[in-house]
Amino acid sequence: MTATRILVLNSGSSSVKYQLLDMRDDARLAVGLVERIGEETSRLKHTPLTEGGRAREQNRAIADHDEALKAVAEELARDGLGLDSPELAAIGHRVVHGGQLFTQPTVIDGAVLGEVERLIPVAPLHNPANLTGIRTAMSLRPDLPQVAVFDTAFHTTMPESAARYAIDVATADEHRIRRYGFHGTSHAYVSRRTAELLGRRPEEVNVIVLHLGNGASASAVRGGVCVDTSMGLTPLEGLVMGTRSGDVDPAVIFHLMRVGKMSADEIDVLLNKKSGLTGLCGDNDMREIRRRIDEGDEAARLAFEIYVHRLKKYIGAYYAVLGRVDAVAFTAGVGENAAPVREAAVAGLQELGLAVDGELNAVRSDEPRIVSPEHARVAVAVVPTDEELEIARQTYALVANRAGEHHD
Ligand SMILES: Nc1ncnc2c1ncn2[C@@H]1O[C@H](COP(=O)(O)OP(=O)(O)O)[C@@H](O)[C@H]1O
Ligand SMILES: CC(=O)OP(=O)(O)O
Ligand SMILES: [Mg+2]
Repeated sequence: MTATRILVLNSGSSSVKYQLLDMRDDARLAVGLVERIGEETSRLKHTPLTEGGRAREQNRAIADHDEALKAVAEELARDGLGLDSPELAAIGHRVVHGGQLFTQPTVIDGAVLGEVERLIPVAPLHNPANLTGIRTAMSLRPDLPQVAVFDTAFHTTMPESAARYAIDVATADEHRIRRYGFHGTSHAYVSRRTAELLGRRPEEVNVIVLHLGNGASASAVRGGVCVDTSMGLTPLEGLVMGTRSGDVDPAVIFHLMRVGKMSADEIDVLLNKKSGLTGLCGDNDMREIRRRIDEGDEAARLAFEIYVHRLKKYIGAYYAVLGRVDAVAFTAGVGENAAPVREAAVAGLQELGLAVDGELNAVRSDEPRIVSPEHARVAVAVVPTDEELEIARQTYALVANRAGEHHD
């Protein structure tokens, strides 16, 4: 029997999302989520998609990512989809920070683990969780290839003019300070999918991708190649996010240290966890913010306006970087679902050929779709992202290739 299944693990700071896929037809066999890891109120939701399968939930304290992954393995086993299955070809892991070294999906060995560990200071919310996921998966199936698919990989094509900060070169090089960019798997998938939606080849199309989830980032993609992106050394720069500030004057940090007497760690927590939409109005969920705006809540309205203003600035910036734009693609939780965000982000940009059609924009759907008026110069598109499918494809391509080489 040839092994054709891939388990994908996307370990976030306090959650694990996972999918088991059969790569013969990209069919999902099971999907699930463990959230609020480390809290008393953790929740595991597991949904087998095989015939007769029923969704199951566990509500109990799950202390860490190791315990979470073991619980996931048990749930999969209950459906006859356990990690011991000979049909499992590999496990694909989302790894958020891969530095400059990793431009491709990579089979994980000791050296790869060492490098991902070395990068923890520049991805403190993400890389430790990714590492625990990998180590636990390795302990459960030591014989199986474990593949890392890096958020940073798609952005390694950026020119130096976009990737370098204008700070002293020797200092920057010593500390490897540069723009790395994140959410690359999503930016790659969505830019390609947008070209398909336009009925054109990725090489012919320039796209601005707006990935608006809890973390949020924009990218400028020219002919399938990333030329700029809004996240930087860490996933803190750029757009306003759920709990992250995005761009601030760097002097805010010295000011808080000197005048506010805050420590570096306190400021780190402030900008990463207590800022963004949460910092502005107390809620990080765009649904809740829209509800509060409808009730006349002033703080929620201002938070929304700050969020959209930043977004619009990046659309303008990347329009200028690309020179010609064929599509602006909205994706991830907010981008796919929040019609008011899409409408407000392109409001007043008719001169740039950008507008949404009110009726098309209001439609709810899981399908990729164009929401700009017919004959608009630039297509405004909603393109649901699928990081898990993309990770599974890259993982499977790599192990299938290796298997081929070993047999020759
Ligand atoms: N129906 C909706 N309307 C508006 N916003 C939504 C809706 N559904 C989800 N969101 C937003 O999407 C966010 C989650 O996005 P997602 O891409 O799943 O994030 P992540 O993968 O970073 O956890 C939520 O915090 C919420 O703000
Ligand atoms: C890199 C990043 O911000 O990821 P997420 O949106 O999953 O937090
Ligand atoms: Mg996400």
